[in-house]
Amino acid sequence: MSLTIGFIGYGAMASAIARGLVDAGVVVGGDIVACAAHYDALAERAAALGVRPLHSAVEVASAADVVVVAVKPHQVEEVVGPLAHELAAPGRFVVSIAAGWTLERYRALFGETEVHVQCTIPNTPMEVGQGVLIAEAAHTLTDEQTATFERMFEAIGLIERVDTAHMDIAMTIAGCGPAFADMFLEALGDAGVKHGLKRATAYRLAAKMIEGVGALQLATGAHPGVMKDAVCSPGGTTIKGVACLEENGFRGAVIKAVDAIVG
Ligand SMILES: NC(=O)C1=CN([C@@H]2O[C@H](COP(=O)(O)OP(=O)(O)OC[C@H]3O[C@@H](n4cnc5c(N)ncnc54)[C@H](OP(=O)(O)O)[C@@H]3O)[C@@H](O)[C@H]2O)C=CC1
Ligand SMILES: O=C(O)[C@@H]1CCC=N1
Repeated sequence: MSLTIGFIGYGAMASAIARGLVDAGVVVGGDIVACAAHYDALAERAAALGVRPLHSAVEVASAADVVVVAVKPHQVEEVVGPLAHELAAPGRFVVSIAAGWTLERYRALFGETEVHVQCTIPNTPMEVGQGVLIAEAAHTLTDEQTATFERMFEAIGLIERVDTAHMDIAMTIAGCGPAFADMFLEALGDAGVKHGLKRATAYRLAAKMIEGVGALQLATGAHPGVMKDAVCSPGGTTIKGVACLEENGFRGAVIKAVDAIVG
C-alpha cells in the first residue's frame, strides 16, 4: 500500500499498531512518521521499525495520508484541535484511537473545517495481527478512504463496527479486556510455578490455552457455558476448580470490573 501513516503520539498503542502494520506488510517502517512529547525517547523507539520521528504534531499532520490520533484522550483538544487546517487537506483522513472520542466530539472540535474522521478503539494484540478494532458506525470518510482504512486494519485485526452509544462498552470488552486476560494469564502462571512448573512453561501453556479457547468459540459459535461443561467430566478434576471460582465470585468480579469502567 503506497501510503504515509502518521502517529500523533507514539506510545504503547501506537507502536503496537505500527509493528502490526509493518509485520503484516501493509507499509514499511519508512512510510510511518510519528511525534511524541519527548523527541529523543521517540527517536530511539521509532528506530526499532525504521519509523521517521518528527518534532511536532503539525509536521505529522502535514506529512501523512492517514493521521492516527494516539495521544491520551484529555490531550486531544489541545494537541489536535489546532491542526484542523492541515487535517482537512484533500485525500487526508484521521483515525482516532482515543478512548471516549466520537465523531460528534471531533465535529465540535474542528467546527466549520471539514475533516474526514473515523473514531476507533484498537487493542494491543494488533501488534501480532490478532487485534480487534472497534470502529464507530458514524464516520465521515469517503468510500475510497473507507476502503483504505479497512485494508489497513483488516491486516492486523477484526474490524467491528458499533453505534456511537455502544463505543464505551465495546471498548471495555475488546480494548480493556486484554489487561483482564493478562491478569488471568499471570495468575495461571503463578499457580503453575507454585506447583513446580517453570514460569516460561506455565505462561506458554496458559497463553496457548487462552488463544485456543478464543479460536474454538469463534469457529463454533458455541455458548461458553456449553464449552465449559464439555471440560468438566462428571466427578472429575475441572468441576472442583469451577466450583471454587464460583465460590470466589469470579464471574461477578469480571462483570463488576466492566461496570467500574462504563459506570
Ligand atoms: N493502550 C491501549 O491498550 C489502548 C489505548 N488506546 C488509546 O490510545 C491512546 C494512547 O494510549 P497509550 O498508547 O496507552 O498511551 P501512552 O502514554 O503510551 O502514549 C501517549 C503518547 O502521547 C505522546 N504525547 C504526549 N503529549 C504529546 C504532545 N503534546 N504531542 C504529541 N504527542 C504527545 C506521548 O509522548 P511521550 O512518550 O514522549 O511521553 C506518548 O507517545 C489513548 O488515547 C488511549 O485511550 C485505545 C485502545 C487501547
Ligand atoms: O486504559 C485506557 O484508558 C486505554 C483505553 C482502552 C484500553 N486502554
